[in-house]
Amino acid sequence: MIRVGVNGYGTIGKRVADAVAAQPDMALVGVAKTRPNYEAEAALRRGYDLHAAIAERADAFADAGIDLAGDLDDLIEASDVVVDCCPAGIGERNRARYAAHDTPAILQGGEAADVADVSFNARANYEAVRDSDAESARVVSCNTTALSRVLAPLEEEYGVEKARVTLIRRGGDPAETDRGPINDVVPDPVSIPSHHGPDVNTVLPGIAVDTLAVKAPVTRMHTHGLNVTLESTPEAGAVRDLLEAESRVFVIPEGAGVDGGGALKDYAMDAGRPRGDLWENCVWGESIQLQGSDLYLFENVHQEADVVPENVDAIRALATDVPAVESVARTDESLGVGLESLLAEPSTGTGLVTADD
Ligand SMILES: NC(=O)C1=CN([C@@H]2O[C@H](COP(=O)(O)OP(=O)(O)OC[C@H]3O[C@@H](n4cnc5c(N)ncnc54)[C@H](O)[C@@H]3O)[C@@H](O)[C@H]2O)C=CC1
Ligand SMILES: O=C(OP(=O)(O)O)[C@H](O)COP(=O)(O)O
Repeated sequence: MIRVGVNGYGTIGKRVADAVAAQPDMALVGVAKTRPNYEAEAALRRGYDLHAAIAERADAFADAGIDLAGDLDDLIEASDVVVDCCPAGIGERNRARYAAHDTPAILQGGEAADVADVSFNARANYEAVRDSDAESARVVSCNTTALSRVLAPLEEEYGVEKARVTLIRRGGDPAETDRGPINDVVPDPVSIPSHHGPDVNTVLPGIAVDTLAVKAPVTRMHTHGLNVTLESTPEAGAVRDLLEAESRVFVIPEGAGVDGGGALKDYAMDAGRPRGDLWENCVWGESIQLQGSDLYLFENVHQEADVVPENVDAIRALATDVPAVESVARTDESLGVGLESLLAEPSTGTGLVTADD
């Protein structure tokens, strides 16, 4: 059993904790939180041990009637791997603390690439990370994760001459009431490239990719428009088959009547997904088109969820000799990632309703 601690229990941390707890070869030691809010209560209801992320604030938990299992150092010491899910920038500050305990650490994509020994995406470089001496790994950001999942198979199958991607980024997560924009679409950053292209190259070094990004007043999902010049000229159907064979890419069926992120999230909830999470890239099937060797497609990315299976695989890559294919299959099966669960008859409700119904 790999003993795993999670430091930072927000959007990503709570999902990573649940995913770790679902693995047959992992045990969740506990989670570290800064304050005793509703998320702390939810962690306790799930049976997770709580640790004070900031020792001086331990009294606040006692005042709220919450028993702590220890502080952050206790959590790090008891863990074989710590997953840092703190806000961007805090992971960098925590790095020395994990090293002081000799505990390998996973950090998140809000950190700069040099925060960790290596960057990680299961589809792009699992085995390179596993076979390295890395003591820390950064799971690349949600948008970068999604791009890597599509570009890696395209590169392997056809060769990528050049990818050009426009990212329409969600303004904030649904619970982030202080984020925006509220009534605009804002280049973010206004200069090119956005961090995503260079970040793809931290896990797929050979790929030529330019990215530009805007922020939009939505909270549910990001949207990508991809234009990839391939080194050969496949049929659109072959590209679709290639993407459908990827367990972490969901090609949305034409008949589903899914026209955007709102419907996609509704779809996920109808499918019985926890928190309505979509761990997969969601590619519109009819958007996959070829003009000569230029491939076009639209996809949506659930920013709260797509990095979660990647964090689980990153733990195995740092702590075990398990091959990539086995880790990904184990993660996917334990979480229910993939088409089977998205098209399954849900335990309640009437199943997939097509546009023709
Ligand atoms: N939310 C998203 O869409 C995605 C976020 N990421 C990255 O994941 C990381 C975490 O992001 P989120 O989960 O969205 O942030 P979040 O703000 O939802 O959660 C962070 C949690 O850490 C807690 N925290 C703050 N300071 C702390 C400290 N010193 N020690 C322990 N906990 C502390 C916060 O109270 C909060 O509960 C960031 O690097 C972010 O860029 C990556 C992919 C997607
Ligand atoms: O990893 C993410 O986005 P990114 O891939 O655009 O950096 C998450 O959506 C966090 O983005 P944020 O920095 O806008 O909170």
